[in-house]
Amino acid sequence: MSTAADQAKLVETSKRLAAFQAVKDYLLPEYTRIGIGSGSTVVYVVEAIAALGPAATAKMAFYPTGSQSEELIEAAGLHLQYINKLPAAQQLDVAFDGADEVDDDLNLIKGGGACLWQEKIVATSARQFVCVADFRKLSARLGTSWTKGIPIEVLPMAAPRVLGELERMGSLGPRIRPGLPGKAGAIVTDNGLWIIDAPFAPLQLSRDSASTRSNGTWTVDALADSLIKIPGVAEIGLFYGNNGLEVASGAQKPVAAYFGMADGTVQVKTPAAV
Ligand SMILES: O=C(CO)[C@H](O)[C@H](O)COP(=O)(O)O
Repeated sequence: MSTAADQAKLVETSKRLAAFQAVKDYLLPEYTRIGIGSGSTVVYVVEAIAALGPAATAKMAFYPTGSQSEELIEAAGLHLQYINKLPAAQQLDVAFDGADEVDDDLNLIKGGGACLWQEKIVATSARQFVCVADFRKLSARLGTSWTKGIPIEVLPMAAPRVLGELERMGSLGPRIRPGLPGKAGAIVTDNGLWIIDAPFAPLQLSRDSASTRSNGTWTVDALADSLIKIPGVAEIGLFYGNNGLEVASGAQKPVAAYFGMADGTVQVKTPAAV
């Protein structure tokens, strides 16, 4: 009989498998600039990189997406650098990050850890953005298994008006994310902003429908394009692509998504294969 502890162990093993495989496939020895995302799966990405040893990583600089990954990089003895020091003409060679849900077209929900704005900047600063996750994150359509809502980073003074607009758009009970247990008030991001979690009915892929919204159901692209235009919204936790950059450098969508599976294998999804 499988206990909750067994399940938790399986999830951790799956995350680790995905992370080690992604690093093996995408961290080439000649790379010098690497983005490191946030969350519990990325911990294993850093473990895999550190396991390569100082000789392999000596010339590499690591760019975090927030305070958590900054600490991870430093604790692993890797060279920390900041994205605001990256000249506009340069790109990261690769960036690794987790996701809360991944759909059939490699659109992502991110921001479960409240780092989505910096995560999007780092991912789109990379020639190759690689997603690492466990089997629970694999979904045909966003909003199927991750039902807490799409994380949206907002200016605190605009939060009530953003909530109203989200309801008008059909969000089912959007709410301001509370702080950690024992802490009163809203969670505050690394940018001093708040997060609203906005649940929507599972989102269609653009190829599902000619219409951007039918029967109250949005396509990922149409919803994302509308959310980002709400005054007071700083950034949204949909990583998507409708701009022709889906598989190119600077895209929000990953070039590959690695999933550690419950059977001990790693499933790799790439744009060509979806
Ligand atoms: O977007 C994120 C943080 O803002 C994380 O990448 C996402 O929440 C996945 O986290 P985990 O690897 O812990 O499941």
